[in-house]
Amino acid sequence: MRTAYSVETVRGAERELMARLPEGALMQRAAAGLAAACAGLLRRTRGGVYGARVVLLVGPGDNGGDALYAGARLARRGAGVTAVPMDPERIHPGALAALRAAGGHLAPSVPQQADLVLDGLLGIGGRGGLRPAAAALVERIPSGVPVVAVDLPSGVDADTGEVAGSAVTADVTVTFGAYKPGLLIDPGASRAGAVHLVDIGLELPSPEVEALQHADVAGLLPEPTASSDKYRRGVVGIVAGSAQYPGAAVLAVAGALRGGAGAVRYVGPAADAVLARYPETLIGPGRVQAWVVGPGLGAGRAGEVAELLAGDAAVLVDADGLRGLDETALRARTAPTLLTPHAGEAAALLGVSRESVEAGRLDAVRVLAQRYGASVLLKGSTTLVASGGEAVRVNPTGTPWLATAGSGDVLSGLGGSLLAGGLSGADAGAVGAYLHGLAARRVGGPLLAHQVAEALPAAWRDTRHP
Ligand SMILES: NC(=O)C1=CN([C@@H]2O[C@H](COP(=O)(O)OP(=O)(O)OC[C@H]3O[C@@H](n4cnc5c(N)ncnc54)[C@H](OP(=O)(O)O)[C@@H]3O)[C@@H](O)[C@H]2O)[C@@H](O)CC1
Ligand SMILES: Nc1ncnc2c1ncn2[C@@H]1O[C@H](COP(=O)(O)OP(=O)(O)O)[C@@H](O)[C@H]1O
Ligand SMILES: [K+]
Repeated sequence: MRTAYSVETVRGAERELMARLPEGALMQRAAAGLAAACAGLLRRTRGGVYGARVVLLVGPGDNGGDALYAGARLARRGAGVTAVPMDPERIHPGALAALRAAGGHLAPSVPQQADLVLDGLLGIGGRGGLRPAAAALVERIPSGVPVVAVDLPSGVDADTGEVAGSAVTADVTVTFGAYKPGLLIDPGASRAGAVHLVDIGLELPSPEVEALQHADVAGLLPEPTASSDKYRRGVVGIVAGSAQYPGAAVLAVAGALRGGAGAVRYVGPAADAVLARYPETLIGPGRVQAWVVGPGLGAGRAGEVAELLAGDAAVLVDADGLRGLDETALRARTAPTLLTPHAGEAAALLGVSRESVEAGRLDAVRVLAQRYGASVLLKGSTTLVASGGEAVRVNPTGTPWLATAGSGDVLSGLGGSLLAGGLSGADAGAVGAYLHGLAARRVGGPLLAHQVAEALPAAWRDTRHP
């Protein structure tokens, strides 16, 4: 499991550790890790540190201090280091002295000839959009030069991944002590590049955000045992498709057949299309452990959704099923409930714009989970799963090629199948999104939704091989 912590939590752990260490020790640990990562990058890009032209963008706080101390270490190894301050009046004095003593110097503007740029403008102390002095330096970062962000790319909100205005786009982010949520959640995540964690010895409590890895997923997948039969493995029922959208039913069934349930039952007007493609499907109402309701349902079928939600089987609600959800009925449920909106559907549920959901994904998914008393999977460029007061799960797999009609239908069938196999709403959502994203990466792009379903068994097996 990869875990991420809010600024408040990191600061708390930092205070505790600082009280036990000599002054400045933590910053030295951070700078040493940062300098080592930069040296590794310079070895790869130009064969070594000696003679490299390194530019430091230096903010007024400790983030700038880290950059300056790392710059001093690189200067001692023969790099030519130039520091450009955001505000010459506010610059970490000890770190500046260290850089100067190592042979580095200050400059008023960003040199355009460089082998490496360090973004030490803002770290976890950054608030709101970059102020003009910071934005002006970011604009002057020469193109084509590798950028290493110190702790996080300046302009990215550490707690949420939100970006207000401009922000640094890094090739590598060297982060200290713990991952921050903003490094894992878009739009911040796509600004961070490859994230490298430097252990500075922080002792951390439970995380605010976490990302599953192969071993976590393998441990949650419902595998059959010698005593299994098809009913004990769980039956998943699919209520999807309409005369207008029969394909959604086929794709949801395609996902469900690969999610580990012992049987898939289909209820709805697209039975012929489903059977033609998947003769394994049971047709018509019957007992199930989990329902999937919504893909391609069309309008006017809220009654079917309400009926399933009134029952005691687990329910995954997607797409058209999400229209006009009854908050009270959902909160009264005792079996797992998983809602799987994309940003547009989440916006409709929250009564806000799609853009605001996309800009503030973490907040949106938390509010929805709380409001409906359900697990909520918010789809998109970083899929998030929230459930009660638990850590929000951020999905680390996937590809933008998934932005294609029908891929969400496959995910809903898969998630329902995992619910039928006994997973909780949060686990079914997180494991479903993980496998779905892994399968899509296997297919590559451009991909078709049904190919994602077909690649699911291979993705399932991949999780066993780290
Ligand atoms: N935590 C740890 O364990 C460790 C932390 N370490 C390091 O310390 C970093 C945190 O340092 P920090 O607290 O000094 O804050 P930092 O990010 O440098 O920024 C604050 C300054 O920026 C300014 N400013 C704010 N917003 C702005 C904006 N939008 N646009 C422009 N300016 C803005 C703000 O100005 P003010 O609001 O005060 O006017 C203030 O002067 C952390 O990320 C890591 O690198 C490691 O060394 C050791 C272990
Ligand atoms: N930019 C993106 N990057 C990665 N994944 C994406 C992106 N956009 C959409 N997806 C994924 O593609 C799927 C689309 O689902 P959805 O919007 O419900 O489509 P449909 O209703 O056509 O099936 C979801 O799994 C979502 O997370
Ligand atoms: K930074």
